Amino acid sequence: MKILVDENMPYVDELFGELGQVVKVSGRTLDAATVAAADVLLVRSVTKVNDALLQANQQLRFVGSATIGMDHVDRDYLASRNIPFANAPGCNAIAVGEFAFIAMLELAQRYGGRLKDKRVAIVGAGNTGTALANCLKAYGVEYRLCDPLLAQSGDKREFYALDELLGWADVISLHVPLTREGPHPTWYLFDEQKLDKLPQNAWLLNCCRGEVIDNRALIRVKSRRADLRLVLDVWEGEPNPMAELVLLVDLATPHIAGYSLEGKARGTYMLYQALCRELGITPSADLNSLLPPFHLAGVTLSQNIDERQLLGLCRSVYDLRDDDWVFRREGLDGRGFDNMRKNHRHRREFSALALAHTGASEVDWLSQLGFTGIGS
Ligand SMILES: NC(=O)C1=CN([C@@H]2O[C@H](COP(=O)(O)OP(=O)(O)OC[C@H]3O[C@@H](n4cnc5c(N)ncnc54)[C@H](O)[C@@H]3O)[C@@H](O)[C@H]2O)C=CC1
Ligand SMILES: O=C(O)C(=O)[C@H](O)COP(=O)(O)O
Repeated sequence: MKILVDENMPYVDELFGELGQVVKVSGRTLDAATVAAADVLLVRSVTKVNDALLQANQQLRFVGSATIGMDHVDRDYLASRNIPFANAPGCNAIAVGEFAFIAMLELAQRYGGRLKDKRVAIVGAGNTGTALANCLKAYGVEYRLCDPLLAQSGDKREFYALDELLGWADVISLHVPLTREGPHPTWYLFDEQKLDKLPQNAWLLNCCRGEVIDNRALIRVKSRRADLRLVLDVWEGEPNPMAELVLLVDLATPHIAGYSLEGKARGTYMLYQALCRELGITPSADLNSLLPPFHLAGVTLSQNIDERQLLGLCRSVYDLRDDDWVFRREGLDGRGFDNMRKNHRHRREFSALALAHTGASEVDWLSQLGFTGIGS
């Protein structure tokens, strides 16, 4: 069985090697000729899976995307061909939540004040939005959720309308899928009119899809609103972000908010489980055995920590500033953007760092934030 796999997926040999011949390909340049003889196709977000890509293949048994987002997959077409499909819902949600949380701590450090004193609006309360909410709740930051679909679906959490939150929040973090249809489409959800409603000194973070914000409108609004602070991990026109916008952004990264080693490994593993189900095989590989030990054996806290010290602890797991620095110098063209993503030194999640405490008493919140060892 020929299994075609995006070269940016970790652990594919360990997980799929026993199921068939694993062939690694560039996801961004994958074409119909290359796919023609595949029995299984495993992609990431940079591959458009549609009729043009698959028309020459008549034996495809399974398509998987090791991502949460599915806007790059024509699922109606796959259904019309009776080709089973699986994505990896929630695989890198914790990574995205921690990325947004760290970015907020960085902005607070950079501009004074404390994240703890901010009011955060989370737009999209699914896996990634909830992961951020969990971080904010652990640290005691006030937040409110906007998710009209969940609000209508019987989710018992409290939800607010977006316009209401734009009059309440200091920070707005976007965690929605990119949709163009349905009752609440998210394509250009933040157009110029919405951007103009952002409160004074607001922080706007986008870790979901670039087109949820009209990037040209954002350039215009930011150019007249120096008070706004921006964190963008996703961009219109990827892998070619608007260089003019990057210059206006406080923290800029090349679509790597979900790039924890745990998150990418979970994505591959979830497709392995889905393919095993499709083939009627019992999965034999174990995900945790694939992950290497964290480079830090552990950290001992001798006293309770303040926000500056919390940021230092988070930076020991992932220093977002590194990716921002490299991105501004190497990531602004298509090749640089993709190279940064392909060669990204996988960061870990908070759970990789074990904390011990001697003098610290208020430590449970660090455990709730995701660090291990403390109080657990
Ligand atoms: N930057 C990165 O590396 C990553 C980006 N993503 C992106 O983030 C998106 C969200 O991921 P998850 O939270 O895991 O998806 P999810 O499907 O678990 O949650 C998305 C939530 O957005 C809500 N929603 C949809 N339209 C909305 C609207 N107009 N207003 C408010 N809420 C709305 C849905 O009801 C749902 O609860 C993904 O679809 C993907 O595009 C996901 C992982 C990594
Ligand atoms: O899971 C998603 O959705 C994402 O946005 C991933 O972070 C995309 O990563 P790649 O598939 O582009 O490597």
